[in-house]
Amino acid sequence: MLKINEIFYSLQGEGYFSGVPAVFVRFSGCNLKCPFCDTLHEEGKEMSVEEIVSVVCQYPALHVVLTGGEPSLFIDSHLIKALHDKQRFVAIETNGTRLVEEKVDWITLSPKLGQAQNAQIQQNKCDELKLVYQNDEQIKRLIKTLEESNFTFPKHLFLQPCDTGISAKNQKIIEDCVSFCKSNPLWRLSLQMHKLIDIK
Ligand SMILES: C[S@@+](CC[C@H](N)C(=O)[O-])C[C@H]1O[C@@H](n2cnc3c(N)ncnc32)[C@H](O)[C@@H]1O
Ligand SMILES: Nc1nc2[nH]cc(C(=O)O)c2c(=O)[nH]1
Ligand code: SF4
Ligand SMILES: [Mg+2]
Repeated sequence: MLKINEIFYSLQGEGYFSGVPAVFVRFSGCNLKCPFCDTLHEEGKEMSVEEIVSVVCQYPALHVVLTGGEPSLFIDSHLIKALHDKQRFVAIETNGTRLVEEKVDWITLSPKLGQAQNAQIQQNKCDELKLVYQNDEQIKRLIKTLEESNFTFPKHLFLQPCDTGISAKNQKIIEDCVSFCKSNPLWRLSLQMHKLIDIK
């Protein structure tokens, strides 16, 4: 059984697949406590793989996003195979502290700084890197940490302004993030589109 916080149908609001209709499977629980985390994920109900797949298949989209919480702590090959058997494209949003060994179709990696010794980044490759931008100093440190490890940078590099919930502060973060992208053009902006248009 897997502890699931919610399963919902929306558009992918972030990163490479922004705008693509997708079914989100949100796992409950995480090994990090990012101060800026925008998700309440602690509550959940136990569901079998068959139940999860049955809810996912109520929606017409083939794109599925496993998120959380931290899905890499909980996924298993049975779930991935069951989704593949239904022709689903399986993407995962992960903080990278546990290696994703299952054969998923797309890994979105969003590592965080200042992780505890037992929560270091294990995932050293991915399809897209999506870093939460707080300020220049933080983002440069995060990128440097990745450069100094045996991390392979993917083709798709996104900076996502940290949503603080305070509009004036967000505006400054967005402006700084835009400046960073203009100075470092390998990076592009990922706005959390779903928040801008007030959908889930
Ligand atoms: C809620 S997390 C769940 C998946 C995984 N635990 C992770 O952090 O990648 C989903 C995405 O939202 C991003 N995120 C979380 N809080 C955010 C915030 N306040 N502003 C912008 N992005 C945020 C994360 O970095 C991650 O890319
Ligand atoms: N629309 C929408 N797109 C998303 N992309 C990643 C999300 C997440 O919370 O992992 C998310 C989310 O919560 N909603
Ligand atoms: S790793 Fe992801 S889910 Fe966990 S606290 Fe950080 S942003 Fe939230
Ligand atoms: Mg979200």
